[in-house]
Amino acid sequence: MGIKNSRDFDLLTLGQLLLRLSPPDNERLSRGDTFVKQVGGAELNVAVGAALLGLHTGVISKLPAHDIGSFMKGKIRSFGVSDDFFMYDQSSSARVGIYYYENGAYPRKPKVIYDRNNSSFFSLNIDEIPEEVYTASKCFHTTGITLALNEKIRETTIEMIKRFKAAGTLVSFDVNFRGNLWTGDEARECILRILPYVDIFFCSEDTARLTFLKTGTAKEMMKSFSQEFPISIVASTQRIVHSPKRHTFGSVIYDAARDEYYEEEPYRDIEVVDRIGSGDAYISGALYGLLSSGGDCSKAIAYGNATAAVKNTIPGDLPSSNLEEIETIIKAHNQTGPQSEMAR
Ligand SMILES: Nc1ncnc2c1ncn2[C@@H]1O[C@H](COP(=O)(O)OP(=O)(O)O)[C@@H](O)[C@H]1O
Ligand SMILES: O=C(O)C(=O)C[C@H](O)[C@H](O)COP(=O)(O)O
Repeated sequence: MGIKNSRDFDLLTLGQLLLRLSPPDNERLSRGDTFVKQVGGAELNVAVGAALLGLHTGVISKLPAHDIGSFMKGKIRSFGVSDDFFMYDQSSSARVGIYYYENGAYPRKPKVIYDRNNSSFFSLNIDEIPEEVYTASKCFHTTGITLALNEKIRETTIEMIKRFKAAGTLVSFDVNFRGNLWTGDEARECILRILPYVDIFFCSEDTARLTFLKTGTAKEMMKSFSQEFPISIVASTQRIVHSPKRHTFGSVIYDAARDEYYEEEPYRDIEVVDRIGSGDAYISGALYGLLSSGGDCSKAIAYGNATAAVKNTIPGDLPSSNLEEIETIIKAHNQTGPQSEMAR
């Protein structure tokens, strides 16, 4: 498969692909006999969402060369995401990362069990990544999940971020804090090392306080990141959980060059079917908005909020909305004033 020309990609993401195994029909992990097999992983979710909206995207990852790797590769290709930068683990012990997911139903909480350690992605080596990757895309995106996996992947990821930045690629980063992968102190120490290279930074209000020990209002905290580091755009999602199946979702984006905040009416009363991956869907929409408009944050907020809101209504990690669906939803959202929407 030929590697594409310089900057042929709009977006390349780096991360571990996960096989998601969930019992059907609200069955329990501890009881059911069958699993539904799906594909997920934060950085894949972003690449899929952006591809569905029309960007040319790919994932940099490492998979086993066996049939389960082929299943995942096939799924990814079916969404139009490129596997040009997949590495393959030929060893007889090659494994995919797995997560088991039990859907909750109030008052039973959803459950996640990870089985991802020592899978093929953990053997990813910087020397096996082709040099062309660093000039292949307009934008590179990864998350704190990748940095948290282990020391070796952390150093590989940091080196890759530096190489992308040095090659003139826009660097996008989502903290995506996971308490089962690392502590807040470890996360802060590591992420502060990469923020000098980050252009677009996704960090929730809670994470700004808990991990970065920021104080002040949400907007003050967002702005402070771009005062300390040369970050151009800081985006923060906001979710209100009214009940397990009814959420409100919105976001704020800070544009450092203009010293301006962008906001819109949040999506209220979302009928939540599966919230996993909605943060990633937000990023796919926000990056689509930015990359398709030359950096217009009002587009980022409109596409980000709409893509995330819809993802909440769909089972599985991956977004499934094309541009037409998202633009129809944005139009309807803009026509529905805050009063009438709240009164629904
Ligand atoms: N240092 C920390 N210690 C404990 N919990 C944290 C810390 N930082 C963030 N969190 C929590 O972790 C969860 C995930 O964080 P976040 O970075 O917003 O990822 P996501 O985009 O998946 O919501 C949030 O509930 C947040 O409040
Ligand atoms: O934890 C991981 O390693 C994963 O990749 C699992 C999930 O796919 C994403 O974390 C979803 O993240 P949200 O979009 O914030 O819901």
